[in-house]
Amino acid sequence: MPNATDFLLAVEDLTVSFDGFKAVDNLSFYVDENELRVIIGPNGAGKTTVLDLICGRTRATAGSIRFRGRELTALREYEIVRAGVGRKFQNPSIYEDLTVFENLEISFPRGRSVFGALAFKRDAEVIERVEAVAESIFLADQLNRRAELLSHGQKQWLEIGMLLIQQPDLLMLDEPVAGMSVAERVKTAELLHRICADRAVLVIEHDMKFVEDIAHKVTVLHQGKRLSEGPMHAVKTDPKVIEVYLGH
Ligand SMILES: Nc1ncnc2c1ncn2[C@@H]1O[C@H](COP(=O)(O)OP(=O)(O)OP(=O)(O)O)[C@@H](O)[C@H]1O
Repeated sequence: MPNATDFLLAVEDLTVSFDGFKAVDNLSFYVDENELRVIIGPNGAGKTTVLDLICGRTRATAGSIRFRGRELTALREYEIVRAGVGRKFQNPSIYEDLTVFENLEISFPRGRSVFGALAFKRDAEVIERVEAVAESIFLADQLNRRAELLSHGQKQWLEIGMLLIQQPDLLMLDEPVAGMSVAERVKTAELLHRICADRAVLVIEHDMKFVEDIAHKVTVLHQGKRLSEGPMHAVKTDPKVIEVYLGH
């Protein structure tokens, strides 16, 4: 077995059972720093459950999830966020009646108490970060627009921005391009390439063209187990993968 501390994320022998049904079954995989990993597989393979386990929404029955060497399975969801793991769900959870700026601003990590000149300095820091993130998510010219007026794709980008502003070391995205136009998909691929310069990204995706565009490596799940893993060109010619997934 590889040495877990050599990786940003080491998932080992992970199992979760729901009333005896193993949705994730003795699964191991390892993600490097700055890697863009895509998890693919048929409906019900356990992909979303893997992300739920990593972010602490679902508790593992057995196995370990180490992030920078730290065990996550015992932590609560907010502790996992603070440890540097950000997660975007399939449906955007933005504040529709706030502007793009305000949505990004309220996502800025709080915590330190600030007074007087320090508060002023902090405001400048927040504005600078909001503007930088807005630029990267293609919304620099939409900062004062109410979020409800954005297109579906722009809402997805805004939610990615709300995670980026917290500067996670691992960003997890569940079907980020579902419902997007072709042009929006191209821009999202560009965005993901850019953001993995500073962090690792773990994506669940069904759109194989998009997977080819973004993945450094692909992990194929089937019945909660790892069926295949490697670069997309190798995975897509793997007879086991064609049989259970790509051939359908
Ligand atoms: N909380 C739960 N209780 C019981 N069963 C669950 C629970 N969460 C997931 N499952 C089951 O675990 C299996 C894996 O589900 P999961 O959503 O992880 O699959 P998936 O690969 O993400 O599928 P899809 O591509 O359709 O989103 C499914 O059979 C699902 O019904």
